[in-house]
Amino acid sequence: MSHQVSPPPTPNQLPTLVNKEREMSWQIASNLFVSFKYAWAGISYSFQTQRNFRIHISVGALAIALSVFLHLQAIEIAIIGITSGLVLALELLNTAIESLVDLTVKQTYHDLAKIAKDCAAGAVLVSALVAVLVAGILLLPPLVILITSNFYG
Ligand SMILES: Nc1ncnc2c1ncn2[C@@H]1O[C@H](COP(=O)(O)OP(=O)(O)OP(=O)(O)O)[C@@H](O)[C@H]1O
Repeated sequence: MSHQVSPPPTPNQLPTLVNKEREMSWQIASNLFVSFKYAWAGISYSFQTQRNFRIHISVGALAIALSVFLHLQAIEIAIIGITSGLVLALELLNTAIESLVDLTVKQTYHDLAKIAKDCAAGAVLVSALVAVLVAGILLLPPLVILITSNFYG
């Protein structure tokens, strides 16, 4: 998804903008609650704009719910939680990289922009495949036992 970007500041505006942002970043850093608020804004932005992020949240929640339902060991539930969380964290980084690339090259094609976006998307894909593999290894055996025991009485 391409992101809307505001026009770049002119050279005359730059010193004012930099000073203003430094001032703001100082205020932000002084308050932990405000930091959380901005982190939440990033998560909320990804949730609203990235379909894959919403899919990963749903699949991750389903996997954790299933692992609790199937009475997996705490360590197994933790492993599923870690792999699912990693996918979400990488999806957030993917969104950040996409935004930075769009900010840098605007609407123009660039080979390096393509590499950056493709690699970021690749990182998400690798983590998602690992998460599915791990969930499959941990969830399938008890799920098969539950289904067959119900089927054969
Ligand atoms: N400025 C650009 N220059 C070159 N290739 C680009 C550029 N912008 C996007 N692409 C190519 O188009 C693909 C999709 O880019 P886009 O910004 O639409 O990501 P996306 O489809 O939203 O990704 P995701 O599904 O992970 O959110 C990139 O992976 C890249 O190959």
